[in-house]
Amino acid sequence: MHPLDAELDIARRVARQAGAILLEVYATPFAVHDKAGGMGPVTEADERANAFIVEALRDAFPSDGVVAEESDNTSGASRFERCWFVDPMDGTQEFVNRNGEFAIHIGLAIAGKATLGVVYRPVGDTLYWGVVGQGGFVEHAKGRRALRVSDTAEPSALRLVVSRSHRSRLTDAVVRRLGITHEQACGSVGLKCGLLAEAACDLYLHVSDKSYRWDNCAPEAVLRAAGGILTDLGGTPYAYDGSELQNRRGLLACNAAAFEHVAPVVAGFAREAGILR
Ligand SMILES: Nc1ncnc2c1ncn2[C@@H]1O[C@H](COP(=O)(O)O)[C@@H](OP(=O)(O)O)[C@H]1O
Ligand SMILES: [Mg+2]
Repeated sequence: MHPLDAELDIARRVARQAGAILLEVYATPFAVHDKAGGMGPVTEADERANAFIVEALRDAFPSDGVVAEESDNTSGASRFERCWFVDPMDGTQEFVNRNGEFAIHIGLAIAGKATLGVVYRPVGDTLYWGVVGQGGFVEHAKGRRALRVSDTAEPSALRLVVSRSHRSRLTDAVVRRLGITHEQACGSVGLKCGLLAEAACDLYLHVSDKSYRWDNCAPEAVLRAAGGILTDLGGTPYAYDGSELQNRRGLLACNAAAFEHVAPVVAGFAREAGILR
């Protein structure tokens, strides 16, 4: 028994059940609405899965904080030693585009650090999970495999994964400077970090200031459990202590072997672009 086994079991079960809710809506001609403040699209699926996950976590862990994308998320995560960060559907644009690249994120931060993560892709039934310091797994219908990031250190050999729907010039500049030739697109922060955690890709950049801690808490825990690193574009880790929810300085996810070569290059371009001050 590990100390967080109960949390992991419940988070995995809840993620699968929420996945069934997303698929139920996916099979209908669902409506899409734009959220206020340029926060992107939302559907009935995001809202139903959000309500289900939040209620299940509150029932199971009444003394923990819960911050979720489609809830009132000004609710003061800073008051809790343990706080769950929930994205009921990461990659809503991909759900709308019907390409299957969306995921449920359930992350647990303890003392402000991403500690446990579950990322579930309902289409294809792929579940990533991990606890920092205890390792992680990816589970398909065919079985499960331990997660371990790649050990590629040579920058030009890195396989980059980027958003399918949001492109940036900073990414182009980094690709040119490092001499990267392999690039693929995928929806969802969690699925991109999953690809790194299973060594199918090595580097991920997210350049906007429009992601939030529910986008990266579970992905960061899965990636760190697999030996990888997730920081802002300046190479500094984000705190999940409720002091701030918006990821104003973008995201950099990388295997550990290349991080020291890549991080200064990314930080230099991010500084030039005014993303870091
Ligand atoms: N340029 C941008 N503008 C708005 N939202 C962005 C963005 N880049 C990324 N995001 C957010 O980051 C998440 C992952 O995006 P992507 O799949 O393109 O990598 C999405 O979360 P949600 O789908 O949960 O809203 C999306 O809202
Ligand atoms: Mg999201």
